[in-house]
Amino acid sequence: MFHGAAVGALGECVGEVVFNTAMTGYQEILTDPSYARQIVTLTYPHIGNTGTNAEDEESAKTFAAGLVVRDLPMTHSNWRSAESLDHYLQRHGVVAIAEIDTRRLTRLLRDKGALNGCIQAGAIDIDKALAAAKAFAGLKGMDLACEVTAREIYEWRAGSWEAHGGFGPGSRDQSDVLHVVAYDFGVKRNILRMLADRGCRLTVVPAQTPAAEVLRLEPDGVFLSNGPGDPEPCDYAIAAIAELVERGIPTFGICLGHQLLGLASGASTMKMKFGHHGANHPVQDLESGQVMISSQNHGFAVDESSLPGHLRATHRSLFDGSLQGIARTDRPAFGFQGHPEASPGPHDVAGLFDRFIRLMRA
Ligand SMILES: NC(=O)CC[C@H](N)C(=O)O
Repeated sequence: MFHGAAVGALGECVGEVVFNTAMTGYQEILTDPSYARQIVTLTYPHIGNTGTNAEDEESAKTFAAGLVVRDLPMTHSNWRSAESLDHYLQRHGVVAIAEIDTRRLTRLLRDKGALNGCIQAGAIDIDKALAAAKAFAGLKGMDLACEVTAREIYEWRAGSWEAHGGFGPGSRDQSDVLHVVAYDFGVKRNILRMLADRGCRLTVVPAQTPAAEVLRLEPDGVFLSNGPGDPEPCDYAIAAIAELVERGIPTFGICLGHQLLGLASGASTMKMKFGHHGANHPVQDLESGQVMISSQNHGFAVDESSLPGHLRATHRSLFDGSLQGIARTDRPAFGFQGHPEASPGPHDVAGLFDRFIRLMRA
């Protein structure tokens, strides 16, 4: 039991409690759909210093179930800031708590693994909070991609944000655009922006779109997005991906998309103890030996011992040796467990987007 100060909306939230070690990017974390049903505790002690703005959103709303921080500053300051973090949390209905010993909480999660939790703000009823936390079913077996996905197909053109000029126009050369159909399992906007920067015209489709419908859109490549929950119950996506990859369509998956590509290729996935959530994770490219610092956010992983002959391991985590990348040996398809689109960074792994472009051009 931890007691602190309510800083967000009043009420109650329940979910899997995870810790994230990133020093920046709290607004991107809150709006990352992959955090659905997760209460995020940030290990960096000062959260909220730079306020919030309308441009750093990774999706149309907040998805994290709750937020736990050590210290919310009394004042916020940044040339882009439009609103304080506590007002932002209140406006979005996110229950959040400050003045928590986040080091103690993080040690608990590291030793015991991700735990169910409940935050109450306002009316406190300890027995009710414990019962609510215990009643949470856990993420294993939970298909959340179909809950957070877009309901309708939409087009995406905008490129990355720059200090002078805001969001870029995406590809300038309209005669040479690549058409990417992006499966939205909970897609982060920066993925779409980084593909647009590289000359892609994107059609974003709902998670349950069958392969035949994607083929009718005549894509040069298919992108499989990040997303919340367990990949295993997403049988509709696994079937569609298996068919698209089989047909030889260049395919790139990030995080949940990487896990789904693994499942569609005959590998299996598993729940990790406390997963990886942060922006400082070293990952090694097994072919070149190069070590890159990456952003990570996952609680499930593709089991390396389950890889069939046509899947090869391409990247590994230098924190715990877990599998971080796969590629098909017989088809132009690959996946990465971390986040090459990381916003606000690091950008070491961004080259994977170029690899996808090269596969499509080839
Ligand atoms: N960021 C993601 O796509 C997360 C993937 C999956 N929900 C996991 O926890 O492993």
